[in-house]
Amino acid sequence: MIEVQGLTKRYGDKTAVDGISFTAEPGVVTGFLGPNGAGKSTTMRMIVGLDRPTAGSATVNGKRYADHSAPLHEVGALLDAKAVHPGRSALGHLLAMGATHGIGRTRVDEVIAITGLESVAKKRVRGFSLGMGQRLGIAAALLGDPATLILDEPVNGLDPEGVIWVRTLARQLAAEGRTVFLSSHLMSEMAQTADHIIVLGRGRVIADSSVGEIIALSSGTAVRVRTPDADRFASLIAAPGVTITRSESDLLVVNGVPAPRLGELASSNGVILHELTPAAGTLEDAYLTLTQDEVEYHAGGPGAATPAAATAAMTEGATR
Ligand SMILES: Nc1ncnc2c1ncn2[C@@H]1O[C@H](COP(=O)(O)OP(=O)(O)OP(=O)(O)O)[C@@H](O)[C@H]1O
Repeated sequence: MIEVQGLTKRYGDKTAVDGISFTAEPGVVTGFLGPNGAGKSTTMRMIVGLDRPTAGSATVNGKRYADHSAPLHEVGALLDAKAVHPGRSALGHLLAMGATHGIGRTRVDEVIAITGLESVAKKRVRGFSLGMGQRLGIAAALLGDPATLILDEPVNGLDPEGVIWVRTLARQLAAEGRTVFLSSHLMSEMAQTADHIIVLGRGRVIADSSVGEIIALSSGTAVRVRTPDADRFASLIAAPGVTITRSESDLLVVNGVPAPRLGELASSNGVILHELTPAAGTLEDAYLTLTQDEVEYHAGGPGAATPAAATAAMTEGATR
């Protein structure tokens, strides 16, 4: 279990993490999402004692990381896959790490097998691809058979097979009762891997809910209406607080009027409907909606994170 209370990190004038509190529970995959610069890595670094909090606390299994006498058995972390001496082999790196905790060759061979590194175990890390480096980082995190795993962007650099492998491993580790806390930029990946999601924006927690709740809260109000009478229906329902996006001549995406009310309005005005669907948003839509004001580095132009872009994405997703 990871417990974070009022955690804050300032670098000079810059507040990277701003008084956040959350819990990552055992038996659950907790996803940690946020735009670039939101403070995810800084938070993870503070949890494992690599950065000192300006205020607040972070504990793993009830104690600060530094207070654990055998931390590798409590928490395994992959924070920077490149933080390995390039002249060492994967085997040498894992043996050296294991030696700090009395972990021997048998366990090292096990984690090499779990992560599929057998064929390159004796090669120098210098020649590793990003994906092989990620696998080695995960092997190191698993070495002490810890109850808690912290993985920063674990699928970064992995091919599709590797992505599925990380997803399956994360789910399996949680099913064994471990706490699995992982960050990712890939919303679709999180939707398939995580049970619970914490969204960070500019150093603050902006959502802390199950995947389903996040989608429902952020994007559950849009309704797709397909009608040959789109012009007339749009003018009938236009009102303050109602937004109507029209992406095809006969398709309206309506926010601000529930689907039953739209059906009643169509019926009482003799408008023929070919479709009336409350649009189930995707996690991607929800994330864009949640973080639209929290992005530190905005991409300009079409597709920037705006509510319109989120609605457009939903419309597009639903028509495909
Ligand atoms: N050592 C540092 N000195 C000064 N500012 C820092 C330092 N480390 C991080 N920051 C700043 O703190 C903020 C949070 O950074 P952090 O790396 O934690 O974000 P992140 O959510 O992990 O982003 P990314 O997904 O891009 O890695 C950023 O604005 C970053 O520039």
